[in-house]
Amino acid sequence: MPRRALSKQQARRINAAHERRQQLEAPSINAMATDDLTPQRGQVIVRYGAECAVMAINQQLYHCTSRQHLGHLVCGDEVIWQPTGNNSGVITALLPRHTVLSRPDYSGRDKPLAANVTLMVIVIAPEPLPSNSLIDQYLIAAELIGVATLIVCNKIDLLTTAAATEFISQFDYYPAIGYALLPMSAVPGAELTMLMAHLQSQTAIFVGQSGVGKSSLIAALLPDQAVQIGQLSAATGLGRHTTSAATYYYLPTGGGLIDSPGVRSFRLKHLTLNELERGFREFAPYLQQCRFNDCQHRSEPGCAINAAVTAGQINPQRLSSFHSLVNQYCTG
Ligand SMILES: Nc1nc2c(ncn2[C@@H]2O[C@H](COP(=O)(O)OP(=O)(O)OP(=O)(O)O)[C@@H](O)[C@H]2O)c(=O)[nH]1
Ligand SMILES: [Zn+2]
Repeated sequence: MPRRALSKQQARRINAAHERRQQLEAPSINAMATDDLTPQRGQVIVRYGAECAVMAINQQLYHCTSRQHLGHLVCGDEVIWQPTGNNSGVITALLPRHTVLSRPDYSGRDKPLAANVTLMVIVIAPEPLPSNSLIDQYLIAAELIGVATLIVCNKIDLLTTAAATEFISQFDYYPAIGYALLPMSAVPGAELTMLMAHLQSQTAIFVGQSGVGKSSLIAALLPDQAVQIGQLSAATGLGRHTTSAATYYYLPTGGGLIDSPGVRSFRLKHLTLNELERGFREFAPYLQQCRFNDCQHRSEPGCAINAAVTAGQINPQRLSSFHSLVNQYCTG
C-alpha cells in the first residue's frame, strides 16, 4: 500500500525529531555546550542506581546525581537540575508528575516505575490468544492512572482477511466505549505509519502478554534504538547501558516511548471495589443509581448496572469480566 502523504505539521515534527537525533549523534555529546551553570529543566531518560541521565533543553544528555530528599526518581520525571560542569549536574527539584506507573516492590509497597506516561498501548495478537479479561485489567489500570489507551491487534498477517475480520469483531465493543483498536503487523508499512501517528506527542508504554510482539513493534518503531542506547552509555559513563532499566526512547516522528522488561510486564495490583468500578468507564453514569450503596451488580434488586446491560447500554461481557475481577482483586 502507498504511504500516506505527510501533513505540514507531521513534516515539521519529523524535521524537529531529525534535528534532535543529529544532536544526539553528534560526537560532542560528552562536552558541555555552554558554561551556563544556572538551574534549568530537564527530563530523566534513565535512572541507574542513585544517578540519572537527564535530557537538557539544549538536547544533550547529562549525568546527574540527585538531592536525597527528592526520593526515588524514575524515567520520565521532569526535573530542575543544576549543571556542575564536565557533562554532569545535580537534580535539585522534581516537578509534579502528571501520571505515575507503579508496581509493588518485594514488601508489597507501591514503587514508581515510570512517570508522565500519556498512552498505554495494549498489544494483543491472534497468537497467543488474548483474554478479554486481561485487556480489561490493562484498561482499568490505564483509567486509574489517567492515561489514554490504544489496543493494538498485532500479527494480523497470520490470518486471512475473513479470519482477521472475525477475530477483530470479538473486540468490537471496545471502540464502542471509546477505546481505539488498531489491527497491524510489526513490519514497516501503512499500519506502522498509522501506529506512529497515534504515538506522536505521546509518551507511550507497550504492555501485553508474552509473545504478542511488543519487542518487535518497538524495534520497528525505533530503527535507531542502538544509537540512542549508545548515547546513553556515553552520557552515563557506564560503558554499557543496561536495557533492564526503564528508558525513554525518542521516536523519529516525535514523542517517545518508555520501555523495560518491568514496564512491558506491568500488571494490576490489589484494588478496592470502588477502584474497580472506576476502571470500567461505561459504568460511570449508572454507579450512583443502584438501590443499595454497596451493590456488587450481581442479582441485587434495583441494580442500575444490570438494568443498563438489559437495555443494551453495557456489554454483558464487560459485566462478567467485572465480576471475575472482583473475585480476583477485591479480597477483604
Ligand atoms: N507473523 C508475525 N509475527 C510476529 C509479529 N510481531 C512479532 N512476531 C513474532 O512473534 C514472536 C514474539 O515476538 P516478540 O516481539 O518477542 O513478543 P513480545 O511481546 O515482546 O514477547 P516478550 O518479550 O516475551 O514479552 C517472535 O517470533 C516475532 O518474530 C507480526 O506482526 N507478525
Ligand atoms: Zn448495582
